[in-house]
Amino acid sequence: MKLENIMQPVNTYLQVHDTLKDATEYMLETKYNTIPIGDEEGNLLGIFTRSSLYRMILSGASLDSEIAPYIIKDVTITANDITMDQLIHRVQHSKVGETVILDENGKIAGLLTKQSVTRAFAELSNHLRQELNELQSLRNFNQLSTKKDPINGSSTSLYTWQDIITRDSKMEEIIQTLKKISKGSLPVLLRGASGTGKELFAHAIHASSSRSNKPFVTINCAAIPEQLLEAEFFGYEAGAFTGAERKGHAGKFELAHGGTLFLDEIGDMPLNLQSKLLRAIEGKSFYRVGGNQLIQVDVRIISATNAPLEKLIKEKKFREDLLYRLNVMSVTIPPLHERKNDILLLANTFIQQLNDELGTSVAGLAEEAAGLLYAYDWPGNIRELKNIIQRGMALTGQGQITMSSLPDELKENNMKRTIEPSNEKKELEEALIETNGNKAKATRLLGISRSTFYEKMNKYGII
Ligand SMILES: Nc1ncnc2c1ncn2[C@@H]1O[C@H](COP(=O)(O)OP(=O)(O)OP(=O)(O)O)[C@@H](O)[C@H]1O
Repeated sequence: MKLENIMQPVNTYLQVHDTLKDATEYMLETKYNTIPIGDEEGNLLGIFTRSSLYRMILSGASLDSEIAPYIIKDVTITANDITMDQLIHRVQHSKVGETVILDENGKIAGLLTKQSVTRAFAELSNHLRQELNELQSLRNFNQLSTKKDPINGSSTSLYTWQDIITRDSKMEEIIQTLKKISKGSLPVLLRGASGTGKELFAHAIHASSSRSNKPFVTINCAAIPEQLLEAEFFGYEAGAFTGAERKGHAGKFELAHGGTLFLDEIGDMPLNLQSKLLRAIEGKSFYRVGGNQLIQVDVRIISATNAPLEKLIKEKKFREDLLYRLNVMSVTIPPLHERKNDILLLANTFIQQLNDELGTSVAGLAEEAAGLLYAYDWPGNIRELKNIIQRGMALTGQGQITMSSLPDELKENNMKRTIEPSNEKKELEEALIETNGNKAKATRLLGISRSTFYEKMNKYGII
């Protein structure tokens, strides 16, 4: 197992003069707990961790304050030739849970997260299980299996439909539709804002398909530099370009053979690669970079984007014929502010799930805190909600999360809160469902006065 296959590649990092705002955006976007800090040439100068972020926020630092004083300079770096035992030890004992990996030139290359190591082990056990199965069938039937899946370097799905928490009717409809088509091999395009759960859906579709015991391989088209993307997709032959491995390398398409290839952030794919991808999908075959042997594959494509593809097509940045290939089945996952009844359900589920991981014993949300979460617009969707709950839990430790453990932007948002007239009826009804019909609680949840609440109930004839 190679380190570069396990680590999460990092192509942006922060610099010492960056601010608390930059760090918050980085963490919300990447989901990592650690930000590498580098100089202009990409040499590692230190790290900035999620707990430093919380410390800055608690000390009342403004969003424009520089992160420099909170950078941890004494960081250990995992060398590229680490053994598996050393790797397990390093990840288990790392205080922040993530380790920076440098490339052979000593520049920041990626992060090793606990999640990526767990994934790699799941993949390894999948591989071993497959080998065992093959040995078993050899013994039973005394005949060689003629087809062997190239699962080295591929992964397996980590989530199923059960992991998707919702009680929103539109979400339930989407899940039912996707469950029906997940069995076959139709391509699926998942659309929706960042953090709405597109990746979770992709995993669940694969896990409930007939390909579930075959690889689930992800490519994030936005995270890989353009010049490396083609080799990442299609692999390369020995000596295809400077620095290429002597033996050549299989690409993600090949690794996903028999299974599913998940193309995340498809809107960021460069045009010339879009044409090659289209050809590979249509012909179910491709050539490695620098290769002349046609490689046949059977791969289901699931893609995801929050980009306005139709607009990109008009601007000639996305191929229309590729969109038709990808969106045979297309769903848009609604943002969290359109499914308000999921907010507290998700928040409480995260609290239960995260207590173990964080070593806390948080019992739930105090009523005013729940009101704040409910009223907020959640531009970062479920990812942002999960981060805020995590932060609130870390600050609370035990008992209920109160307003004081929630970030200021939620409170500021609440002060400005007025209900949009077009949403009024829906919001009233949803708040009543959320509170099991308790009008006093619903009033507090909506953050409006009692008289306004009753006035609006009358207006819409809600009893
Ligand atoms: N319905 C849900 N139930 C439980 N967890 C969820 C749900 N939706 C999203 N999450 C969690 O929220 C986080 C963000 O989800 P995910 O990465 O799937 O979003 P995304 O739409 O793919 O985001 P991006 O477009 O930024 O890649 C993940 O931790 C995921 O597990």
